[in-house]
Amino acid sequence: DAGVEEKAEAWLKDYNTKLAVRSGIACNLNWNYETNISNANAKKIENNQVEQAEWNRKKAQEAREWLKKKTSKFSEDTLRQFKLITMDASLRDDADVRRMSYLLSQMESIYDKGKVCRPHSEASCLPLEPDLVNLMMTSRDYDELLWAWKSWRDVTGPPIRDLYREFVVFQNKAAKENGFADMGEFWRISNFEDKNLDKIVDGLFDQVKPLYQQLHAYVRRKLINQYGEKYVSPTGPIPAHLLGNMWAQQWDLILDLLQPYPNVPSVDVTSALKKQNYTVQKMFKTAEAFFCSLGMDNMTKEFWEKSMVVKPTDGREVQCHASAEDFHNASDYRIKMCTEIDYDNLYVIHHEMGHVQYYMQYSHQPDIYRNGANAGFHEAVGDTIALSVATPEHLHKLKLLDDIGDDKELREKQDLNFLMKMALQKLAFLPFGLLIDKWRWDVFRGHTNASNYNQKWWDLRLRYQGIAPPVPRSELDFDPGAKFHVPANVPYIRYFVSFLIQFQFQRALCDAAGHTGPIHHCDIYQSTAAGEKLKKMLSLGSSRPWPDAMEVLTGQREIDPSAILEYFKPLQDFLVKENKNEIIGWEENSEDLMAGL
Ligand SMILES: O=C(CCC(O)(O)[C@H](Cc1ccccc1)NC(=O)c1ccccc1)N[C@@H](Cc1c[nH]c2ccccc12)C(=O)O
Ligand SMILES: [Zn+2]
Repeated sequence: DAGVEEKAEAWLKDYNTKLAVRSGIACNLNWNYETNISNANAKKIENNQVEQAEWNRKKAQEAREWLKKKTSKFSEDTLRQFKLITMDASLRDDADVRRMSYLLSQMESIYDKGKVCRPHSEASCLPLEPDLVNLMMTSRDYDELLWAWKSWRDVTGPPIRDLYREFVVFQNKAAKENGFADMGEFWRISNFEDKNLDKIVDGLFDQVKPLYQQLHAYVRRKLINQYGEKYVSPTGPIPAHLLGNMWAQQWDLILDLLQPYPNVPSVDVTSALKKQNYTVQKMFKTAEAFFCSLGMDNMTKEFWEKSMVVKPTDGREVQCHASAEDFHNASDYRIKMCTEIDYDNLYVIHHEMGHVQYYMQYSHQPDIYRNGANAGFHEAVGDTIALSVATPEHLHKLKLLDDIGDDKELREKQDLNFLMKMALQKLAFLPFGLLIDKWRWDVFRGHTNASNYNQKWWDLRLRYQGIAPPVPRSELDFDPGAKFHVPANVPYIRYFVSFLIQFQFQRALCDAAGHTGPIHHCDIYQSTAAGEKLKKMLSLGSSRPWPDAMEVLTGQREIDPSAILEYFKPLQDFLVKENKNEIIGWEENSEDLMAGL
């Protein structure tokens, strides 16, 4: 009948207006909980979720009815909006909504409040941030590292384990009530519009695995030099607690043990930040200045007024794990993080501000489209900019690194030290970024269950990362619970995708900026041409399938690991030479990997 398209468009206009208001309400309630963890604030979220679930289900049903009409009359855009609205996995029964909400807030609260007390002195109980993070980064004492590693898992694992088991039941019930096979399938469809993402990521990892194994062999040798073969086997996996990070997800924080040329002056940025009396505010302003140099937006007045950028000292319990929030009103954007003055935090600030830049670029879109082209895109924005910031050239511009001089041999050595640092953050992360959701997808499928949560976790940690627990583990432990994204129920494959596509993005932006030469030396600072290209892609939000957005920025339509491999090519040659007498890889069949090393 005449006007069906107009009626559909009117329905969508009303839907998006209401969705923006509702998203803002939910974001405010989440913000209040994350910045003041209490049962009362959790209850407010729970009550809102009951009402929101009913509205989501009603709207998804109406969208399905619109799609049943003569869809030939509808524009591509109208069809896409209806399709996205039907991608909902809300629980039907209020009691289920309440129980699942309660389980999630309990798990988050255990993690966010987690503290580790030194034996016999309850006075000195250490939270994860900043205390345990700093200990894992700075201690070179095998047993002290082991104490922190095991204690954090004791504090978070067993208490979260049974909550998580029940939580998964509700997650799958929500997915199945809405026609999805399980929650893992729903995650792959809603975050990437591709339920076969699991096969795609396996193929991508296979392309970077040889380079990862070279890095692993090199690092293992360096750790043998530091701790001895008594603790680190030259043919086996690396003990999980020696890599400078609580989850061994990034290894750049022990660069001093690992860099190829330790005697070459490569001033460490953290001490430069401290020597120059950088404040948290100045770190944020430095990041903002980079985005503005590309022609991107300043942070808003409300951003500076309402963000939480330092851990409160008034006794409030907060979620320190960094996040960036969009209040869906085109002016209120906030970052929440417990900032410390060091290089890794400067990097995280760029990561979080990248989220805010995306929020601002797509704020004109209808609310249903205010998301990343896929979830990996959202994680890649800030990291891509940080690839320029991290270059010695840019750090020198910021006066955080001394001039790198003209001595050709010296430059070559400093270049390898720089590439090693980047590899220890980016390459080391890839298997970790892959395995968390491989574990969770199997949990949602029922292939992994409460009887083997930890066994399957350490199988994956051994198989993909070549990491093993330093002490025996059992099914009374729940080591996945020690990583924020599991108790917080935040999908993780987005970071694996991000760590590949950010190099694709950087290659395209460097080309737009007219950079010639190796892309690991590219700094797009002040290139408005690069900025224009990036903004053009970001402003799409999720209004187009992600291959279209990828094409707008890079000219390609798929995830292409050749960019990261090209970036690290000089290091790969170095590693192959360095490793000529090493066993590449690690024993897969260590009799019982749960037995610890
Ligand atoms: O978790 C984060 C950063 C936090 C976040 O910005 O990704 C945050 C996570 C979060 C999601 C939901 C609720 C609370 C926190 N995500 C966002 O703020 C966000 C913003 C817009 C859209 C989607 C998510 N990074 C990951 C992976 C990672 C990124 N860069 C790294 C560098 C080195 C090592 C790890 C990482 C990690 O720490 O394991
Ligand atoms: Zn992020």
